[in-house]
This record gives sequence, structure tokens and C-alpha cells, in this order.
Amino acid sequence: MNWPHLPVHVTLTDAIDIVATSILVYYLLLLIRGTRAVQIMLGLFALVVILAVSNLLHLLVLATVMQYLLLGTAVTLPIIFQPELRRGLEQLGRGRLFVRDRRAEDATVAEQIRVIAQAGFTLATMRTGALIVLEGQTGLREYVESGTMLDARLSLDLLLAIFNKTSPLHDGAVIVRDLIVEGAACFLPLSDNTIAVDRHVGTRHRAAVGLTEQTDAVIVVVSEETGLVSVARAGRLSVPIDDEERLRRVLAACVRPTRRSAKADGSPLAKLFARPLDQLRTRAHSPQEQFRT
Ligand SMILES: Nc1ncnc2c1ncn2[C@@H]1O[C@H](COP(=O)(O)OP(=O)(O)OP(=O)(O)O)[C@@H](O)[C@H]1O
Repeated sequence: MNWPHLPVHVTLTDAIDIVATSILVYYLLLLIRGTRAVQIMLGLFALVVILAVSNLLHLLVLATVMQYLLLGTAVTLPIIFQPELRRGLEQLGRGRLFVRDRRAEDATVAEQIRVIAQAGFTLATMRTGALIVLEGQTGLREYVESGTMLDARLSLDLLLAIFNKTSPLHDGAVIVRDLIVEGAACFLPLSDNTIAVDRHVGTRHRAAVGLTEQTDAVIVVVSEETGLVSVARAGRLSVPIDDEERLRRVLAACVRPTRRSAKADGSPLAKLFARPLDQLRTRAHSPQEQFRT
């Protein structure tokens, strides 16, 4: 068979070039997987497709507008992706972009979950409201900056001190990443969800739902009014969680979902997050049932 148009001189350098570029693209995709960057990339891709089509059909005005739009977007990209870029460069600097120490990561996640679950139920017993955000892949820098930046080692005592009603930092959310409390008294975006804005559900819970609608963060919410502990993720609020051990398991499943629990329907996690706000409201009105599932 004759292949007249195929390049015949593929050198070793070309092969290395292709493999290296593929690996780089793969790790860049891993870095943005599950973050808002994916939606932004899809939006950009749509703009490029429109530009290509308008060029193809010689739609001069549309093509010119799209070119300027893409140019403007390209200039703003470093600003939009500032948290992701920062994290990527940090990981590269620590040599962790390509080699990840899974065991150390798992230990950090487990310890973080243990402390947060313990704090959640201690605060619930004291009827002290709290919002504790576990940062995921999406950078939360803008939210940390809305409060007081701490950069302090996570501990039970620190969380109890922050949410103590006499503390100047108790109003707002605490944001935690890798066993570090990045900030306290942080302001989170309120949800526009029509169920969440129901007048029976207050702003603390709406703020938890709001942030998880926009990011992959997982949030523990302790209600001051009812002493109930719930978890918010992916724009949904769980039913109240009974005990510390269960909260630990729920958080572990939310932070590191297995393929089975990540499935939308049928998994225990999906059931926990089904029709959550109704149940929360019902429980808020029947205190004797608070700690029953
Ligand atoms: N956007 C927000 N970001 C962070 N924290 C918030 C936000 N809005 C409210 N809060 C916190 O929630 C508290 C008010 O809670 P509110 O009573 O309105 O809500 P709730 O969901 O009914 O909570 P609770 O059951 O604890 O009473 C505020 O004092 C503040 O600490």
C-alpha cells in the first residue's frame, strides 16, 4: 500500500517529544480533573469551535468578534486559574506533580477527618454552630481571603477555640487543607437553590450548599439551633449524621469516593444525600428525633 502523505522520517527525538507532550497533557488534565477549570476549558473549546466554523463559512464579523473574545479570555486565564496554577507549581516545586506519596496523603486525610469529626460532635454537644470546609482539588484562596488567614496546624482545641461563641473568629467558616487551617471567619457564597433558600433553612446551611455547588469541597455543618451535624457536597446537604464514627466514614467516602460510592444512584452515599433539606427541616422541628436516622 502506498502512503504518500505520511512523514517517513520519524526520529527518536520526535517519539520522545510526542510521549513527553502526552504525559504533560495527561498530568495537566489530572490536575484540573473535578475542578471548575474543566467547565472553563469546555467553554473555551466551544469558543474555538465557533471561531473555526465562522472562519470556514467566511463569517467575517463573527470570526473577528470570536478572535477578540478568545484573546481577552486568554489574557484573563492566569487570573481565573490562579489557585490551580499556584497549587500545580507548588507541587512541581516539591516534586509531587508526577510522584505522589499515596501513603502519606492517606494518613493526612485520615487524621484530618478524625479531628474534624471529633470537633463536629463536640461542638454539636455544646450547641455551638460551625462550618468546617475540607478543601478538595479546587483552590479556595478567594474564600480564605474573605476571612482571617491563619495557616495553623489543625487540632481539636484550635477548632473549639475558633467556634467558641466568644471568639472573634467564630462567625463564618473554617477552611482546612492538608491538616492546615488556612483561614477562619470565611464568607461562603449562598446557594440559589430553590429548596435551599426555603425560609426554614438558615444561612449557615445555605452557605455550605452554595460553596459545594461551585467547588469540590466537602463541608461539615453543625447547627447551633438543633445541634445536628450534616455534610454538604456537590450542592447537596446530607441527612443529619448520628455519631462521630459514621461522620468519619461519610467524610472518607466523600473525600475519596470509590467507584461504587461515586455512582449517582443506589450507593449508601447517594441515599444519604437524597432529599436532604426536607429531612433536616423535619428534624429541626422535632428535637426528640434529632439523633435518629
Ligand atoms: N455566607 C456565609 N458564610 C459563612 N458563614 C455564614 C454565612 N452565612 C451565615 N453564616 C454563619 O451562620 C450563622 C447564622 O446561621 P443561621 O442561624 O442564619 O443559619 P442556620 O442554617 O439556621 O444555622 P443554625 O442551625 O446553626 O442556626 C452566622 O452567624 C455565620 O456564622
